[in-house]
Amino acid sequence: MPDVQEGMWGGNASDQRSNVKKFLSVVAEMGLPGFSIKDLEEGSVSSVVECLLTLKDDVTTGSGQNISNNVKTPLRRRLELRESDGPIISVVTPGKRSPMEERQKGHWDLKSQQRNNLHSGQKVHDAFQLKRGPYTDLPAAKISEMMHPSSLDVNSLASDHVITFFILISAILLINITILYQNAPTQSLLRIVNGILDESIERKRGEIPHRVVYLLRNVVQEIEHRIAIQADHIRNVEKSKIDEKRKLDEQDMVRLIREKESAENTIASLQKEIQILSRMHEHYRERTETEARQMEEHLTSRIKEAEFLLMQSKKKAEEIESASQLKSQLWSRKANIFQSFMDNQKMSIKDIRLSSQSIKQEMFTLQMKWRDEISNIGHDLKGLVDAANNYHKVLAENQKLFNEVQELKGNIRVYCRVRPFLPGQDGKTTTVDYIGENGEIIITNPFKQGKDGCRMFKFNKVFKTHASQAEVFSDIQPLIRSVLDGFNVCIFAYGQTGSGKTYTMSGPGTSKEDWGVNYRALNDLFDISLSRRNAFSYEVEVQMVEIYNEQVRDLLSNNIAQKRLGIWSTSQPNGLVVPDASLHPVKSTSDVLDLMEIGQSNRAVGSTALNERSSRSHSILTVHVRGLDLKNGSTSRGCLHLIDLAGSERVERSEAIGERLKEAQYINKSLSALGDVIFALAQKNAHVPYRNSKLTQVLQSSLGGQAKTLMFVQINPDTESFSETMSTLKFAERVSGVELGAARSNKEGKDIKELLEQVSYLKDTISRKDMEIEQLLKEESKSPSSSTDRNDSRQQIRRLSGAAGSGEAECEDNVSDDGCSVAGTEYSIGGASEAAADQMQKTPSRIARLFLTKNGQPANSKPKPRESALKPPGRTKSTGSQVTGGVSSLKPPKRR
Ligand SMILES: Nc1ncnc2c1ncn2[C@@H]1O[C@H](COP(=O)(O)OP(=O)(O)OP(=O)(O)O)[C@@H](O)[C@H]1O
Repeated sequence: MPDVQEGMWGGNASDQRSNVKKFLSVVAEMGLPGFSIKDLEEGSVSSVVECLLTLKDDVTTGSGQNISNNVKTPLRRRLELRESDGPIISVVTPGKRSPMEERQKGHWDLKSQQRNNLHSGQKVHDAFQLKRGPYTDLPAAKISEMMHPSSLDVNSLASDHVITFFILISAILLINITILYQNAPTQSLLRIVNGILDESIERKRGEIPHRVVYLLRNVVQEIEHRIAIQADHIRNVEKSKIDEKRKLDEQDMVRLIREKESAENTIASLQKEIQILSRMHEHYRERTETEARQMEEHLTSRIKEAEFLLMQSKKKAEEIESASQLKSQLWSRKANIFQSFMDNQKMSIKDIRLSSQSIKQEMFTLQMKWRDEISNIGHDLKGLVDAANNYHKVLAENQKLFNEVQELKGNIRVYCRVRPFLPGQDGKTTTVDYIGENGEIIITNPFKQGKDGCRMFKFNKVFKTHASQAEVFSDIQPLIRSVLDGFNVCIFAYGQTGSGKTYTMSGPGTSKEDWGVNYRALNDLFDISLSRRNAFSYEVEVQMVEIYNEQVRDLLSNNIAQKRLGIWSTSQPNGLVVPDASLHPVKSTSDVLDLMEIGQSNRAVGSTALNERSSRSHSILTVHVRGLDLKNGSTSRGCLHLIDLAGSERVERSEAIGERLKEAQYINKSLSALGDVIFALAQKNAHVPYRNSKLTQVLQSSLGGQAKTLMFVQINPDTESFSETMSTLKFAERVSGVELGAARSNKEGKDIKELLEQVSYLKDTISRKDMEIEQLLKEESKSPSSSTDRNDSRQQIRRLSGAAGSGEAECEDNVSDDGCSVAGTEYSIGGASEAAADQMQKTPSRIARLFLTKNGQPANSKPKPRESALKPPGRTKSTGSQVTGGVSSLKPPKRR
């Protein structure tokens, strides 16, 4: 309580503290009981009061005034006590008494003389004597009563200083008491002090210096003032403490209520958990008991089983033991027999050794003979290889020349392309059994086993599934170029829905690798015209129409819905079959790309069960090229038709109904009209039914005229499409047999005679080359040979040359191991490479097996006469696929 102490000491606390210290030292010098400053600060007044009373007694007796001899001061009493305990002298030597003791002694002597004098102040003295004990326990009222001025004998006060001091000490004591008992009546206490002061002043009137009185009054006033402040302060502090305590109590109450609630909740949840846990425990216990019971039963049964097995195994062991004994007896018997057998064998081995020596001798002589023979065969083989090399060269040229002859004859070229399985169709089986290098393709019927299950077709070229767009185009590139030379060229794609017609003609995307025939052809036209710009000037114009439900529509017109276009039965002088269709001049490939994009977007498409985006119309892109020879001023006019036909599938397979059914019917009608036209052309009929459909009308100049025509026959390898594939290939086979007549260039000033001369020249060359091959074969047959291999090689060459020469090689019905046959089908392997022939020899594929008899010999080992090859190229009946074999000269003739 530093503030309380500050209040207690008031003013300059250190001065006051030093005064008290001085007082205490004086008291100590006087040999009186003192007190500590701490006692004052802590409010422990008992020691202070005792000190003061002792001092008062001492002073009173010392002054000798009105002191009764009977009154015993504490000092006196103490001395008396000492005396009663024994004479002081016995404790302290008389000569050696300290000044203090001397003084005390003097005091005691004096006191003893006055011992019996009674004084009026005895009352107060006794009162204090009685109450000297625990003052702290006294109530403030009692103290005040005791210290009332009426009950105090102020006459006994000896000196002014002592009185002053006593008053001061009393004041301090009172303050302390007041602080200690905060409810003490402060005013009455002060009145006590003031009373004491007044009385002292009255009695000592004129003796107490006025300034002391003044000082004392000030001190008392100051104390009064401070006590009042202190009391207020204490009251406030107490009040705030009480408020604070109340608040804290309230908070504690709220907190305790909350804690109680949460504890109750926790108890409730814990009770729930305990219930759940006890239920779980119960359940677990029950389950464990059941499991234990089951386990026990199981183990009991297993023990029984084990016991049973043990019994059985014991029995078996016994049986085995007896059996092994029997066997060992048997084995010992056998060992004896074997020993005798071994002896016999040794004897016979000796004989064999003798005979093997003689055989070795014979073998050696035979080996010598064979070595001679093999060296002879080597020589023969070398000759054969040379002959075969020459033969293949001749065959390649033969093929080339044959193509030229075909071109001159005007046969429609047929290229077959097999679509790969699309993503997600990996597990499907294919109908395509074999694709040859020279245009052969064998289709297997998935529903028929044996020889009737295979069918072979032969076209100008068959592209395998992985053939790229560029690869496909490279084969038709020369055809495109001839457009710039004034020829009419027609390329069309035929096949069932989803077989890849649009893929081949337009391509799957706009990137350069994806470009189909259309883009590549036009790109090529521009490239060539650019390279010829010094000699020729070309103008290229494009038309794009579609035939939808037997109506011709312009795909490049702004308003295709309204305009229905007519077809001119005979081509216009400018080569336009559909003159009303818009004609767009183009200068670069990008112009063409833009136009085609418009055309493709205008094309009628729909989804069928077979293709999500099926072309429901025939699209015809026509490129008109006009060339001007800058040297001689002659002009040429070429026309390129690029046709993407609509799908040729059966109506029921495409599950078409409503509008789709109508479209499919129109498509099928126009395609069958195309078939009729082709059939009539192949038969060289006088009447060709061009007018049966719009498609045939548009294609009239390309099919019947002197155009170069190429058909892409597209097939889907899926077994589900087998019947469509077969009908498509049969149609293509008929198309390949059609001769359109020699293509003619639309050039002014050129004579057909020149071309006919070329044909007769080529025929001569073919005859000459055939004779050369014949000669080679004769030479080869004369060469000596004894081994079977040589025979086989010769027969193979004969067979190859026979097939190539005759252009046909029939497969015997009963030849192949798996019964595969192409009965009634003519086919050719003309132009087969040496590698292919080797391959066929090593691992006979189905096509190779077609040429082998049952005993592995070639089916057609005898060379066929070459008449067919020497025959002037004429019409081939469409009883089978077109023969592409032929013999050519080593030096290809120039066409013009
Ligand atoms: N050679 C190929 N390589 C990869 N995918 C091909 C090939 N040919 C066709 N396809 C794919 O097969 C699907 C069908 O092809 P496309 O649309 O060209 O057939 P279509 O014969 O034009 O059909 P439609 O007659 O219905 O128009 C397409 O997804 C196409 O990308």
